[in-house]
Amino acid sequence: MAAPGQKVVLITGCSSGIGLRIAVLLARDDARRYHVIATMRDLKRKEKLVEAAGDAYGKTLSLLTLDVCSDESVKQCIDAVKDRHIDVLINNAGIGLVGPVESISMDDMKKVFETNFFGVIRMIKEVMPDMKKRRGGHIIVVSSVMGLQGVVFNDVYAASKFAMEGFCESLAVQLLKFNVTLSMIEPGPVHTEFEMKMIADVSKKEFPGTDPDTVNYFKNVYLPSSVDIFEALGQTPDDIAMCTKKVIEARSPRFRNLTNPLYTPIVAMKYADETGGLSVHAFYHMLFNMGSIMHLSMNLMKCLTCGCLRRRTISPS
Ligand SMILES: NC(=O)C1=CN([C@@H]2O[C@H](COP(=O)(O)OP(=O)(O)OC[C@H]3O[C@@H](n4cnc5c(N)ncnc54)[C@H](OP(=O)(O)O)[C@@H]3O)[C@@H](O)[C@H]2O)C=CC1
Ligand SMILES: CC1=C(/C=C/C(C)=C/C=C/C(C)=C/C=O)C(C)(C)CCC1
Repeated sequence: MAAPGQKVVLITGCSSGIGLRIAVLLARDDARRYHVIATMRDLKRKEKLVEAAGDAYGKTLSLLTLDVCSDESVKQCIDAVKDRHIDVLINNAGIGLVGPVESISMDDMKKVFETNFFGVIRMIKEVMPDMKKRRGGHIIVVSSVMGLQGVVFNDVYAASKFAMEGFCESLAVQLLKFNVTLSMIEPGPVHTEFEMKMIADVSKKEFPGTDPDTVNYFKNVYLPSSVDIFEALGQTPDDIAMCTKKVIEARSPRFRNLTNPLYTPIVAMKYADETGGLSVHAFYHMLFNMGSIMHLSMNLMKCLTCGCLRRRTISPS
């Protein structure tokens, strides 16, 4: 149970990745300012979190079951919180989906929206009325840079995050009247199970109903570039947890929070040209004309930072 003066923070999707690291960072706060309720849909997956939380587990960290896709599970979970009092709700649970649209079943697409979009709305509907009544609270949504800028072959995932951005942009205005804050966290690529799940999922697929050219662009052009982008721009889940903690602790939290400054120019391009042509053509060029150059230059950058090239070119043989 939360001690007097502690903020109650409820987080979804804490079995791995970003949710797990946010839960641990807040529960291990030196000043013990938070009581974290870390939730996951299957408590059998709690071990990694419990181990990382160390002695905070059972003190500033407690666990509850929660599946964001189930009305019943969401209600049961929030009812189990003392007085249903949540100061900070962190909507983190989410799933990815990549591949040619033709090859993806409607059911798989709906699952992405059910989790990433309706899952967040289900949580907000359950928690927001109490926050409005209390005239206080902070709702955080882990969105994505793909909520602001689409990425080729991520059509449905990007759409689910765009939908969330539109929903939250609209809701934030009303909530301000009730002293409830809404903030978006917008990471670029982050090294978590998300990336592994995507690679594992793609390697099993046959791409039914997709023409050979598209399969070739996806497998041999997009996927290698995507791996490069993860390697070059990828952040750790701890980076995102620290950014989220700063947003919670800010006196006047920002609505949008891009976590990766390397991604800022990509998003800025969209606002620089209202016709949208600049982004579409720049992405086309980056992917189809510069893919191999990007691959080479990223490897060159890696070699320069690891020092092997410098040693080979500078040291006398
Ligand atoms: N990794 C990345 O590159 C980026 C990720 N994001 C976003 O960050 C968030 C966290 O992802 P990340 O940590 O990377 O990925 P992970 O796959 O490591 O974590 C996702 C978490 O969501 C949980 N989850 C999935 N479905 C449900 C559900 N129905 N109910 C409750 N929990 C569920 C998973 O639980 P389970 O173990 O049960 O599957 C898991 O704990 C997502 O919203 C994602 O879209 C944003 C930008 C980049
Ligand atoms: C391939 C490719 C790109 C890939 C970007 C990727 C792969 C971003 C991944 C973001 C993630 C995983 C967000 C999660 O929410 C760019 C940079 C658009 C430039 C054009 C070529």
